[in-house]
Amino acid sequence: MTDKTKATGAAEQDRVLIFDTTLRDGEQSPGATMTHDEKLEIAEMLDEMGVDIIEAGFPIASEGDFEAVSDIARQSKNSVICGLARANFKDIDRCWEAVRHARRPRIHTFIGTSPLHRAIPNLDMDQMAERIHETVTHARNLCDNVQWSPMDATRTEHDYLCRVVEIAIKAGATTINIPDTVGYTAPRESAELIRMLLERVPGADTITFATHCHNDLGMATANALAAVEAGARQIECTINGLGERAGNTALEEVVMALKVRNDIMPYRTGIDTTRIMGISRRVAAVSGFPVQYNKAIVGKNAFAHESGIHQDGMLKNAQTFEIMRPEDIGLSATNLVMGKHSGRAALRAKLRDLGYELADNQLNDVFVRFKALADRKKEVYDDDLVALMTDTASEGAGDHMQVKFLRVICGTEAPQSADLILTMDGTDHQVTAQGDGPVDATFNAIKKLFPHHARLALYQVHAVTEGTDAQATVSVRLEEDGKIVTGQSSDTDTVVASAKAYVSALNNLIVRRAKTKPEEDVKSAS
Ligand SMILES: CC(=O)SCCNC(=O)CCNC(=O)[C@H](O)C(C)(C)COP(=O)(O)OP(=O)(O)OC[C@H]1O[C@@H](n2cnc3c(N)ncnc32)[C@H](O)[C@@H]1OP(=O)(O)O
Ligand SMILES: CC(C)C(=O)C(=O)O
Ligand SMILES: [Mg+2]
Repeated sequence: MTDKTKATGAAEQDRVLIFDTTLRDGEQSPGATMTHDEKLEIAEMLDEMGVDIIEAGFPIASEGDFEAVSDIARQSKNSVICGLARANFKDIDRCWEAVRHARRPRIHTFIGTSPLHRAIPNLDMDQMAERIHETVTHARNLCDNVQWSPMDATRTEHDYLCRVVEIAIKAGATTINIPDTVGYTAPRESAELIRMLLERVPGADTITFATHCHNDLGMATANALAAVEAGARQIECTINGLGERAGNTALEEVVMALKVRNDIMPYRTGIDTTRIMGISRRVAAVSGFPVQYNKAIVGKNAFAHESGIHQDGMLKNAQTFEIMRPEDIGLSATNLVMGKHSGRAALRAKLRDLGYELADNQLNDVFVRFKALADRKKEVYDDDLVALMTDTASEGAGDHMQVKFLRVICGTEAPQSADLILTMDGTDHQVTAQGDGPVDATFNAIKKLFPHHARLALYQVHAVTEGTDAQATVSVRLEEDGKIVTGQSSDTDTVVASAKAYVSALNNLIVRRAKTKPEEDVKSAS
């Protein structure tokens, strides 16, 4: 065993563990809050795609986070389920309470070790070392899988970093994560830091080193890969690079880099890369953070070729301008053009390519919606179908309200007005309302029929495809008593999509109220 490979403590020295923190660090992006059900759904997708460790949340942060981590732990099949905890017994106990339901639980505890971060809890070097010893020991007494992180490791004095890492290992940490908390390091330095720890810290060969990078200078992927080359065997990352400020290392980037350049980076992950596109789309939808067009691997343009020389090359040999196959990340392998003349067989094949496996009755339902959309649009693109599937998933059979009719008068003359019919528990209710713009008028109409105090925390529109007949996908997020619910809908009419998204969020709010106040009449609580 070489010095370089000692760090994994694993039987297979070329295996790199993928630790996904979309649900913890990713969710820390301002505005990226996900609902309980969305977190469970994303966790299931992560588990199924072969993520080794899922950081499901920060259990002490809120009741909602605690419940999400507990439920993800309960539903987990293969992945290790991890929760975050500060360096105190209360956080660690709460974390254990949540993760202990998992088949394979992990406690992740951390404290800032750089001079700037040591000043926050006002601990000197010795006091902090003692705190690390006590808290890691406590965590290890609860759980045999403990990860410890010296936050802001890349700005911590090397001698002190070696000292505290050694303490954490002696106290029983099984993974030592080296975070570049503020995205400050560069690839060579990232590698040297791991190499330095491997060489200097007694016991370093008995644990796994992890790398956790942020993208403030656009180097998160490069820094993570450099750390792996130096001996780290766990990469911490998020889907679409979601995360604090400029984000975290993107899972799809490191995984595909290791796959495509295995000749110079001979390391393996356990990820089924064909699931990348599906989860990328879903995380973008539930977080409300669309993926930029030119994003590596999962951007809309990542496999698009418009210029003549590129198109010519692609037609002669795709490898001229593509270093990976679209199918490898789960992009459509078939070239079926979908439109009003397409049938069920083509729709089923197309949806299968997009990651949706449908039973016959589901296919029939989606087919009706697809035809309705195709009547309004010349061509139905992959993204239109994904939007359609997202709509179908967000509409429940037991929904309290549905939009039946909407007509909006808008233009240069204010105020704008909306005529609306909502079907509420089977009965139609009609109302007219005015507002500052068509969407405001529509939302006011909905509010007249279903008065409530939930705060509109997010209203976001994006065009699914190009062209003036493009569908708009609208996301609405409502907040009531600290609980968050979302709604989403797509339509070629932006105002109709907005109305449906708002109503969908309200339907979810009613369900949420019923869960938290089972004894009350949830309608009169509005
Ligand atoms: C780099 C990272 O990603 S770290 C993770 C960051 N994520 C989050 O903060 C999201 C979740 N956080 C929260 O919900 C809240 O901050 C809570 C519930 C954890 C704490 O809330 P509050 O008790 O109100 O504390 P507040 O957020 O104002 O301040 C943080 C406190 O934690 C302390 N603290 C911060 N990190 C640590 C740590 N690793 N170990 C021990 N204490 C810590 C701070 O010193 C401060 O305590 P003080 O007020 O006694 O000085
Ligand atoms: C909690 C730690 C690992 C973190 O997210 C960071 O330092 O960026
Ligand atoms: Mg982080």
